[in-house]
Amino acid sequence: MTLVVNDLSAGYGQLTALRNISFSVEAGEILAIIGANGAGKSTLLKTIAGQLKALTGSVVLDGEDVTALPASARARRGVLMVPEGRRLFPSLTVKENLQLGTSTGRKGAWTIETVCDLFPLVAERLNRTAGQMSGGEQQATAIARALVGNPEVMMLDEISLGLAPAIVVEFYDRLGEITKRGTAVLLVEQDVKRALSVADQVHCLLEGQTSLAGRNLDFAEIAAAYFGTEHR
Ligand SMILES: Nc1ncnc2c1ncn2[C@@H]1O[C@H](COP(=O)(O)OP(=O)(O)OP(=O)(O)O)[C@@H](O)[C@H]1O
Repeated sequence: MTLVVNDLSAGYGQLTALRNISFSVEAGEILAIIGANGAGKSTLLKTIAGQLKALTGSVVLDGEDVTALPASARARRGVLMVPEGRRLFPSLTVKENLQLGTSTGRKGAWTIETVCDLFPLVAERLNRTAGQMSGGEQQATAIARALVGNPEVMMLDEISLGLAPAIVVEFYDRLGEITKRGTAVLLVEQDVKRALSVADQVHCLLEGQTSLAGRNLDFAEIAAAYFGTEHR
């Protein structure tokens, strides 16, 4: 599997929030997308997922140009997002939320049973109403809901936000289990050091544009790209 993003731009009304972004990711890789508030990270994920229309450029999955496809058709091809704020159905149980995740119709390693092995937090609460759970339990459920769709590309938008550090460490520990089955992960994370600890490649955004991208970058370089300052 290869995901190629080529010259992608997107925005909201008059505002172009993302300009001319290009990268490619292979199966099992983690790409960290880094940038300050408002840099365009969520906009990039939403455009890849098909929730926002591309103004220029393309999203190509395994040689197929999916740019014109709606989000539902991209999900059936394995492009799945864990959105910021989780967006679970609060009045449904955890199990019902997971069942909705299987609606991609994609078969693979991940089932309700295997995601429960990965996240004991979820396993113990299958019959709880999602809205009654803690932030960490909800986030685990949101990740599990994407996983049961057996993604080729899983996009995680700030999964650490507002969670206890111990829970965040647990999520990051699980990423290896996910990528080793071939899923590529696009990771938006405010904690740059944490993102770098797992990333194979990094893409820094500054005001909607690429300020730095590549592999094996050093932290000082990335910090400069993040803040838009000169790197010496
Ligand atoms: N629904 C929207 N309508 C109008 N403008 C929006 C909308 N969502 C985001 N924007 C604007 O687009 C730009 C990029 O926002 P985006 O949410 O992609 O940034 P981000 O890097 O994900 O930041 P954050 O860390 O704050 O989520 C910002 O200027 C933001 O104000």
